[in-house]
Amino acid sequence: MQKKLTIYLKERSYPIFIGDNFLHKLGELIKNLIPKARRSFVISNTTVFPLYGEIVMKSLEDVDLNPGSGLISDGEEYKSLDTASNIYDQLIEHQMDRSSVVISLGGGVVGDLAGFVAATYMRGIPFVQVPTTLLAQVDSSIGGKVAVNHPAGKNLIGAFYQPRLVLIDVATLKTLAREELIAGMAEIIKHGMILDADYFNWIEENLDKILNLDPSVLIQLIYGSCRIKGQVVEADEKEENLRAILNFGHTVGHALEVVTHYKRYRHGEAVAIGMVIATRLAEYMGMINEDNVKRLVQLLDRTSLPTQLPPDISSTAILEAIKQDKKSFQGKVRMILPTAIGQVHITDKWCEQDLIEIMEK
Ligand SMILES: NC(=O)c1ccc[n+]([C@@H]2O[C@H](COP(=O)([O-])OP(=O)(O)OC[C@H]3O[C@@H](n4cnc5c(N)ncnc54)[C@H](O)[C@@H]3O)[C@@H](O)[C@H]2O)c1
Ligand SMILES: O=C(O)C(=O)C[C@@H](O)[C@H](O)[C@H](O)COP(=O)(O)O
Ligand SMILES: [Zn+2]
Repeated sequence: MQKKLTIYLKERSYPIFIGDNFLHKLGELIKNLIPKARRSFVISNTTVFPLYGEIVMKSLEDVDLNPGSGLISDGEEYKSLDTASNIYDQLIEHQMDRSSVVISLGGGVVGDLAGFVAATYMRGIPFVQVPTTLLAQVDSSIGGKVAVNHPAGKNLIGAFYQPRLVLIDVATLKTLAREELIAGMAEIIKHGMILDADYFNWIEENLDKILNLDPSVLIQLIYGSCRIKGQVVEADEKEENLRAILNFGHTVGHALEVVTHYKRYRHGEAVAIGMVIATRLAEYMGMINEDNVKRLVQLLDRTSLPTQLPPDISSTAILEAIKQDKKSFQGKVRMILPTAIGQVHITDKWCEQDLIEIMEK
């Protein structure tokens, strides 16, 4: 089974191909879409390239895309301006020009960084995403948010820059650590929570098959998430308003990543905790009923995702980090609070003391 989805953004529209075992088609798909491309450069990391680099490089060579490659070290701390600067040197060395293509092969860290490099090198050259973690396949490779981190906050330096093509091969998930697969589930559960109760039900019913990597269920799942995220991005590409709902769980989640220096929690794990805290805040404010809160916590529990802040994390440190958030405006931070499964409300009317109490419960 193979599925195709298009993200409609006028001249920035692009296809997403979702299938099983078709990485070797990458070169052909790029050549069809960008016929004038003559050179390419694969950005990957030291874990993913040894697994999938050969097949990707061969498929690019087969269509005369003259591929080069540059590997970054594995870890969120390498999503930085220093790493980007090192990759620019390699692009120049490989004589990449405006008709060349940058290809990201890896998880969200590689994708965000490679997208940032593609967006800024020569003021922007074509970019292709080949996401290899579940999180990247359902969320980070779609929608064009590209960025590097700054010591003061996550993704503080970045751009909106859409890929020209996304190739999602579920076979790559076979080599992914189980903890990483689980972390990806957090963004998927987020998609159900923010916009689609039927999708949330479907995840509840199919969780075992998903975690057992049933390929056709995975393709359905990834298609479902890409459709929800795509819908939001099509309506509000630059996050003027609606797109902020994709940040459900991220206000506390990003702050938690910052205060733990990106070392203790995977992004998805931090988002899982953030979703529970935002939902409990909504419950405290009388916006959502207890049954819905329980359903979210139960699904996260069944997925083995964390649902609580550990006691050694200072809630005031989290609050301080929240104030650095990009959603902060004139001292107020926008929160995404659920009102039911499949429905959220964007508001800056929430009380710091309530949040502190919920974090300390
Ligand atoms: N741009 C967006 O819209 C967006 C959305 C969500 C998350 N993000 C960002 O994405 C990042 C998190 O991404 P992630 O969860 O993919 O983490 P990651 O990129 O760090 O990948 C997780 C781990 O899996 C390894 N890996 C990747 N693919 C593999 C494979 N097929 N087999 C074996 N190992 C593999 C990686 O080397 C890494 O060790 C964060 O920086 C987050 O801020 C961005
Ligand atoms: O695509 C979006 O919009 C998102 O918010 C998706 C999030 O899952 C993702 O983590 C994103 O990078 C967060 O965006 P940021 O603008 O808060 O950095
Ligand atoms: Zn996220």
